[in-house]
Amino acid sequence: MNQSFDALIIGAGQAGPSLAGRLTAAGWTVALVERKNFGGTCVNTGCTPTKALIASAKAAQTMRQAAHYGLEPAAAFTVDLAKVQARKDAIVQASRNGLEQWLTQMPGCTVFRETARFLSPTTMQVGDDVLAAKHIFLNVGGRPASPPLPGLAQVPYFTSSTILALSELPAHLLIVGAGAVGLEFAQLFRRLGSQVTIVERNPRLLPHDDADVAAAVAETLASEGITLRLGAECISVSLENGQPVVEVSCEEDATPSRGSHLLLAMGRQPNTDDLQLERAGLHADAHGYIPVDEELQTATPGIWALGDCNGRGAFTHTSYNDFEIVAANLLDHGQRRVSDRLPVSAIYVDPPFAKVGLTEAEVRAAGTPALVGKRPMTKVGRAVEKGETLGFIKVLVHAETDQILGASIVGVGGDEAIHCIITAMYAKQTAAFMRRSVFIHPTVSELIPTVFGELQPLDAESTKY
Ligand SMILES: Cc1cc2nc3c(=O)[nH]c(=O)nc-3n(C[C@H](O)[C@H](O)[C@H](O)COP(=O)(O)OP(=O)(O)OC[C@H]3O[C@@H](n4cnc5c(N)ncnc54)[C@H](O)[C@@H]3O)c2cc1C
Ligand SMILES: NC(=O)c1ccc[n+]([C@@H]2O[C@H](COP(=O)([O-])OP(=O)(O)OC[C@H]3O[C@@H](n4cnc5c(N)ncnc54)[C@H](O)[C@@H]3O)[C@@H](O)[C@H]2O)c1
Repeated sequence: MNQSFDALIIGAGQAGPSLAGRLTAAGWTVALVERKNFGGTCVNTGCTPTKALIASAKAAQTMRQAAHYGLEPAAAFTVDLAKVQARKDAIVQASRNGLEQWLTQMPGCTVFRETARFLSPTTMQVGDDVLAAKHIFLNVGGRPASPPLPGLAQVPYFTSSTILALSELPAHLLIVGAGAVGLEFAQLFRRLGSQVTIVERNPRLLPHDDADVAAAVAETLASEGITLRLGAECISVSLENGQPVVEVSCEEDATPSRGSHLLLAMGRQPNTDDLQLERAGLHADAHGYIPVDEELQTATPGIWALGDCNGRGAFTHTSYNDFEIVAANLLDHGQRRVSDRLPVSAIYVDPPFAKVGLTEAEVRAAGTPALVGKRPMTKVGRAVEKGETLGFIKVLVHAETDQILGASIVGVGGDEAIHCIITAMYAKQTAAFMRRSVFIHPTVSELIPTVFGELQPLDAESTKY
């Protein structure tokens, strides 16, 4: 059947549903097309399930550390992965169902549970229907990349999506890739009781972040018994007695890593390959991303790309912000742009690593005259009281303007505490402003004004402690 709408939204990830809400509230007719699960990656196979599992893993770790807090454990505990997964599934399902209910009952919104493909710049094939609209919004997200690792065709492996259905704990989980996915799954499975080995081709963790951050994260993982094999060259996989083996070097004598299960965590690829983009006059870049301008419009007028598929962000908050930009510019006469947003992110290892703005390495490389303040978590009262003193707070400030350039927090509560610095940076505030702020005692955040009061010139030695 041929049907016309004011707008087609493809994908119910982190931008599409909210955009449907805004457009329909403004009186537009909207067709929202989702082929899989409402909520996309974040709700179903990304943020929500992993953070639910990480919470179980944290509870296991706390039980393990009972004696450290003066508690005598009543008995040895066991981990029932099926129950851990069931808890996670219930959280995911509640979120997905809530979203589905909202969308299917949204006045002015017609939901199609199909795959959409372009027929022309203004029409798409959606199942048996042809849908037409002057405005098309692509929010198609991505999926785990399947890189051409030698031997992979012969070896069963998990991705960040399929491992979420595992009901028995791996005896020894081998993980290839030490990005956010690899690190978060490594620690959570270790804490649930698996042996874990991470194989990564980079010579150190988190190559886009500062060396002190990478060292702190590596120290945490190593202290929990996770084996890190960094700088692995010529990674290949094979099966030995039905069990996966990861070879880490072209050299014959390099010891391979043997395990019981294999998780590939080597990045994601955008879901743009089956959209028939060329029929809409569009071409993905070499990585599969749809190029967009600062307002997220593609090269074809009337077509926008939001979220992970445009390559301008790789997070839920960037996808949601894409929705805000498009909605503001279309409906509120706004002039919002992608470059208005600050780079912010967190990796949910425990303690977490959160950051905003520039890293120390980026500030150094730019030659910006800068000051740095750094305080180890051993000097943060709340961290000491909690018995979680790994990591540090680090802030960077322009030496001449006093503007805040960036911050990294590795440490307990860092994923929350960073937000006072994020807000100050959006308000274009200074280190002096931060120093005059009075925060609540006892918190991790309360030390942030102190760190802004301990600034030193950024020289070769200044961030050592
Ligand atoms: C394990 C893991 C953990 C993560 N943790 C975090 C985190 O803690 N914090 C964070 O900010 N980010 C996290 N992320 C990243 C985050 O999940 C993504 O950045 C975010 O979900 C991207 O949202 P999106 O709206 O761009 O697309 P998606 O959420 O991927 O949604 C796209 C939707 O489009 C649908 N679709 C695709 N093609 C078509 C088509 N042709 N027709 C119809 N429907 C289609 C898909 O089925 C999907 O539902 C994590 C990712 C992973 C994998
Ligand atoms: N907390 C969060 O916000 C969070 C959590 C999980 C995932 N994510 C997002 O999901 C996306 C995917 O995460 P990811 O960790 O899979 O990807 P990633 O790109 O962050 O990391 C992939 C890792 O695999 C390694 N790698 C890639 N190809 C390789 C090869 N051929 N041989 C050896 N090593 C190789 C890379 O060096 C890199 O360290 C990212 O955009 C990430 O931001 C975010």
